[in-house]
Amino acid sequence: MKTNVLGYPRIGSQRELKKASEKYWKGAVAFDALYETGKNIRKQNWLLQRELGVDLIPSNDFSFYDQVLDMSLTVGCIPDRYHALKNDKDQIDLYFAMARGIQRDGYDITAMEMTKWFDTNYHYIVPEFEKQQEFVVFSSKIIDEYQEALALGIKTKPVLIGPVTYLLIGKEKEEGFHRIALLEKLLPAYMELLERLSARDVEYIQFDEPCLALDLTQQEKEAVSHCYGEIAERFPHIKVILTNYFDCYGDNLTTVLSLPVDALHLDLVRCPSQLDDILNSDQLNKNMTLSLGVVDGRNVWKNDFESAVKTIEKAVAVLGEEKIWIASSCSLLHCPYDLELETDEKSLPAEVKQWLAFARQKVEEITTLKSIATGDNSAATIQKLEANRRANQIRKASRHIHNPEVKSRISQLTAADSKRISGFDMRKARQKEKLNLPQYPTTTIGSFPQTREVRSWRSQLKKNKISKAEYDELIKKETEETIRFQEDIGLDVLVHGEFERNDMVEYFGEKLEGFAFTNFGWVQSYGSRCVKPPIIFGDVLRKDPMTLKWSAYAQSLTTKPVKGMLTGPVTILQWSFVRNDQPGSLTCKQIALAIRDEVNDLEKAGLDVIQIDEPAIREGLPLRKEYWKEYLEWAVESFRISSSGVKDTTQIHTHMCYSEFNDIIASIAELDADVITIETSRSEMELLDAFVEFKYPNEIGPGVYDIHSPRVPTEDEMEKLLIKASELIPVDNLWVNPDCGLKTRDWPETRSALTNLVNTAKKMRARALSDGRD
Ligand SMILES: Nc1nc2c(c(=O)[nH]1)N[C@@H](CNc1ccc(C(=O)N[C@@H](CCC(=O)N[C@@H](CCC(=O)N[C@@H](CCC(=O)O)C(=O)O)C(=O)O)C(=O)O)cc1)CN2
Ligand code: MET
Ligand SMILES: [Zn+2]
Repeated sequence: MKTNVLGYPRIGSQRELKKASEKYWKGAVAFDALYETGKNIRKQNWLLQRELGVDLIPSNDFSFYDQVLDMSLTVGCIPDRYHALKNDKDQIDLYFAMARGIQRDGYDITAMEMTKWFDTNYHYIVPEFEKQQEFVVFSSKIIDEYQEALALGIKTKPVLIGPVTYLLIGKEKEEGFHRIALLEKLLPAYMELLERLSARDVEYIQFDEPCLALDLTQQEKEAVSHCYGEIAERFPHIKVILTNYFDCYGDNLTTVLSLPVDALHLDLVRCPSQLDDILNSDQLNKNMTLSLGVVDGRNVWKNDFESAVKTIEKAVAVLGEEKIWIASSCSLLHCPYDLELETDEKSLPAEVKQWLAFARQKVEEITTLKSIATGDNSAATIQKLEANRRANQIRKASRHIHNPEVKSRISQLTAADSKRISGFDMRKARQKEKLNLPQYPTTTIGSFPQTREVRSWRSQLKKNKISKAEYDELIKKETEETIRFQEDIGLDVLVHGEFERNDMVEYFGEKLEGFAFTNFGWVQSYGSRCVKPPIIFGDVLRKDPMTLKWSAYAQSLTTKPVKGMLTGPVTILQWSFVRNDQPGSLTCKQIALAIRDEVNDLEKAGLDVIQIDEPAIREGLPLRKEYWKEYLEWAVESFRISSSGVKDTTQIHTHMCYSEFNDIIASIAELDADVITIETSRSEMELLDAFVEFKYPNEIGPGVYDIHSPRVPTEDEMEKLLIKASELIPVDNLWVNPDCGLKTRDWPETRSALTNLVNTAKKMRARALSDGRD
């Protein structure tokens, strides 16, 4: 029996990689310094896993930005616009130009697109394919890192994204072909890599094919069979581990069970039922090893040893100990580093802490499970089993998890609670009268620059270097300046700027009962950007208003409407670590009630416009279609519970970004928000198509400026986008706004970009007048 880790976090336990990367991008340090930081993180990760007793330790799970981008460099899939950078000696400026765009040394090249990795809050860089795409081994990262570990005396298991998943998660950049047709050209590059690894005596290679958690076409299934058939034939000595995670193999099971691979990995957290299906299948090849992903890589709860051991024993009974591995359900990338760093009782009470396991603890769980399952009767192992049983029992019986007040409110919910008083047409008329906005009204999505300064105030407050009163004064001043700035440039609906928030989800978690947080529980979201997802351990209750003070303050400064700013229930759920002892749908409704109370309080305080952000609604969509309907029903209902307690005259906005809307447009319409703002500029309004086709009835603000780039968009660029939008959407329904919040931007570019944005709206108004189509 072996222990198997699919991947380890790589940002560094103190976010060393984030800090080093950002210094390198600013030009403050040379690549050597960044390189050393990366090398140290790899070394620490490998040594730790060896020390804890992991048999299959991953390599190439490290990345300076993103593992999908690494794969693009590995197989030389580099869009033409970056070719001038190909001679760069470390390939690092090329790499970061693809990830982030480049605007210096005479270059002005946009970044590649970024999107969500399956149903996670991790974003990857989308591979771009041309019809005549060629692939050659361009980066030797996989080999280098394998060698680097060997030098430390560790023979690792290199991890690669499998060829079929790599193609399927990319995008065709021209018409007239399907990317899966590129497999024949891609395979030789993989073969070349395997050749080089085989020359270095590699024993195991892990191919990640999470596309196997999706509904695949016959052609795609055949591609999988073909690919692993070829690999087995060319490299009979290499032991191939095929991994899938985040859901069942489902009807791809017949395909994978007939593959000539050595080991098959199962995510038994997301899909426990597949083990029986496999063990009972006539197709099961008894030479195939099963890697049982019983330790949850997507959540922070302690494993339940008793139940995991039962699962393991069942598999051992069929295949024997030799053919069973104990594993994490997926890469531990989605978990924080180390629970032992958390020593602050106020954030994470000891009672809750004893229920948790982060990446390091999960690795210990994997090795302990092996000890238990292989009959180790040592005192240490028995004690670990006992401690685990006790912690889980205490959790089940804890009084802090259940709140009768919350449960009773949930039970009293009726259909009327998720319905606005009047239909959209009536509301629109009343809101028009009340708000009196011009055509092409302008607004922003909420946050303004979270500068180093603003963040340092929060950090000083935490360290008691400034008082709460001093902190509040500083935030007040920043808010006031931001209101004045918005007035000066002539925006129509203002925002308070979100300066008081560390993060749009963590902030709400800190204010709600039933949540705990961490101080070092960082998880990578994209590139150097990280989040600290809060932990929902019990029934959710809003004791006091959460945002009222800052919104009301901002509104008191101006006669223009200020938009109250809240994160929606689905997004709070999706971007937190959620309890696993009740369905997500129920937790979501509890959060919805808390947000509803906040919405109602904002209305009472005189805010006529309130935004409830739901950027994660699309990300939460189950990977398999059969579960979509159920999810969409409770997600829509939760949003509506939070938004329906207000008068007709109160305008409810929502916002979504990084989302494809085609599959869920009907549900988006059912949210019945008066206004939705979406990210559309990078795809040049392509995302609007779903709304146009559906004849989306309510108001809509398609983003006209890409906030993920420091580039300032010109008025001409934005005007072109708006003209396009005005040809697709009734002009009376159109808003003008950026793609998303401005928190990652700096002030100088924000000022110029928003000034250009307002000027563009003015031009559009003038144009409408002169066209006479008011
Ligand atoms: N949860 C979540 N998911 C999301 C988004 C989002 O906003 N939130 N946006 C989309 C894109 N993802 C993003 C994720 C993170 C960030 C981001 O900016 N993260 C910040 C951290 C935000 C934060 O928690 N800030 C804290 C802690 C800041 C910090 O680093 N403090 C320093 C000290 C600072 C100083 O003294 O100068 C430290 O702890 O070392 C605060 O402001 O209080 C970062 O990585 O830099 C942006 C986008 C999708 N998913
Ligand atoms: N109101 C939030 C902001 O402006 C919405 C962000 S969506 C990721 O930052
Ligand atoms: Zn957004």
